[in-house]
Order: sequence, then structure tokens, then C-alpha cells
Amino acid sequence: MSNCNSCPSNGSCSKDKSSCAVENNTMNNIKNVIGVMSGKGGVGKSTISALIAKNLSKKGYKVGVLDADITGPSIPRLLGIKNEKAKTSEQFIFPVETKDRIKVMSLNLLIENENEPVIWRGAMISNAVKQFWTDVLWEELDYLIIDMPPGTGDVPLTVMQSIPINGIVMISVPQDMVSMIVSKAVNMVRKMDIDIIGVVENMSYIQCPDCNKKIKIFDGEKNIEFLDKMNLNLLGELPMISSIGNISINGSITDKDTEKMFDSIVTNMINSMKEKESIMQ
Ligand SMILES: Nc1ncnc2c1ncn2[C@@H]1O[C@H](COP(=O)(O)OP(=O)(O)OP(=O)(O)O)[C@@H](O)[C@H]1O
Repeated sequence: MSNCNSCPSNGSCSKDKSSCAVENNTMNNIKNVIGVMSGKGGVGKSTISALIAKNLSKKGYKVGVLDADITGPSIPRLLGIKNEKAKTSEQFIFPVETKDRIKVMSLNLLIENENEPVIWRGAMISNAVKQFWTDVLWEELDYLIIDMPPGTGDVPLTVMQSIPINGIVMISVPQDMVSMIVSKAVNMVRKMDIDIIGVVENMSYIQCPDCNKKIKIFDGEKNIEFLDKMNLNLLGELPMISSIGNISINGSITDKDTEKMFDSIVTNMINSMKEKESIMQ
């Protein structure tokens, strides 16, 4: 199945073919693969992966989400899939499609009871992620969003080695931004020769519901210095707000201001990818 012609990185890849560990499924034609990553857990990586997919789909793109967070799979719930299960044949695994036509693959769509924990060793988890790339029939997609496992361990490494990721969106919270945790994740991605599209600063501030004053809980200035030093592009900031925290219940961001902010983050992401693509050509 290994085939450079069907690889989303074809044309922008500097790897020697013999050292490439990526197996592509020739039945799929995926134009862009975006990994959503964070240095540590709980910062909003899955929530933002789901929201990026929804926004891209609303913009008219064909979108898929691969939930590579095998031991903490929250993508189906965030995208409103409650009871559906993925079907399989001898050759393929078929993704479940949401109401807004987003194709989704997650371990929770393959197991009987979503409350059962996945008590697997690292190698099994890595194999499941690889299969989500090689065996799932994604067909034609403009964007495949990968909700990466948190941190810089074995599974994120396997994802980066076995899936041709075009770029990473790094999620951080302001307190973390200046810490070595984000630096570690950024350096790992760069060592793997993968582009960092930019950073989304989540839970950046809260807003007073009465006077609309923005309240920054953490000191933000050092974050700008940090981004500069690391040569990172800030795609945007998001408040800590119930309309983001409740998307699995409401199905989408319910207030216009936050929706606008999110829309501009996704537009920045698309433009940044296009810019880098045109530089490489
Ligand atoms: N901007 C936000 N405002 C309010 N709540 C948020 C926001 N972003 C994320 N949350 C909430 O924070 C919690 C953690 O989010 P999420 O599960 O997306 O993080 P994660 O980084 O993917 O975690 P994990 O490492 O467990 O996969 C969730 O309860 C989510 O609803």
C-alpha cells in the first residue's frame, strides 16, 4: 500500500523513500493532514480538534477526524456521535459520518461499551493509530484533523512517523506557554521535520458577563516573548467560556463573538498552510 503518489506530503517531503515508514491507502485521497497537539493533557486539544473540523466543514471543505487519543477518546461525543458504531469489512474500516458530514474514526466507535477502559500496552495503541490511517476508508478529504495523544511519548512519536502530517496546531494555556513543556513538544515536532502551523492559546482569559471586561488570569506578556523566541505563529486566543466547554451538549459554539474568534483562527490556519505551500513550490 506504500505509495508516494497517494501521500498528502507528496511534493513537500524531503524524506528518503527507503527510510519512510508511512503506508498509504491508495483508495484514499487526502489533501491536508493536520495534527492537533499539546505538551500536556487537559488544555483543550480534543475540543479544539472538533471545533476546527466543524468550522472547516461549515466553510465547505470535506473533513475527517482521526481520534489518535486512543486511551482518552472524546472526539465522538464532542462531534455529537452517541450511539453509532463503525462498520468493518475484511479490507476496510468505515468511518462514522456526523450530521454535518464529518467522517470520524475513534476507538470508541469500535468497542461495544464506551465506558470500558482501554488497558493496552504502547505497541497495541500505536498499531491502532496506524490502522486508522491505513485501513480506514476516508476516500476524498480536503482536511484530516488528527487529535493527537497528549505529551511527547511513544504514541505521538508513532503518529508522526506513520502518518504524513503536513502541519501541527499546538494548543497551550497561557500558564504553560512559557514552560519547558511546550518547548519540548515544539522541539519534538521540529526534530521530526514537521511544520508547526501555529499556536492556539486556549483559556486565555475569562470575560465578565456583566461588564464584558476581559480578565487575564495569567501574565500574558511573557507569552509573546516566548512565541518570538521559538519562532512560532499565534493563530489566536480563546477565552475560557461555557459555549466552548459545552459543545458536546450544544453541538456548536453558541455565542457570536467566540464563533467569530474561532472562525478567524481557522482562516489563519488555512492561510498559513497555503503560504508555506507556495514557498515550497
Ligand atoms: N475554551 C474553553 N472554555 C471552557 N472550557 C473548555 C475550553 N477548552 C476546553 N474546555 C474544557 O476543558 C476540558 C478539557 O478539554 P479537552 O478534553 O478538549 O482537553 P484535552 O487537551 O484534549 O485533554 P486530554 O489530554 O484528556 O485529551 C473539557 O472539559 C473541555 O470542555
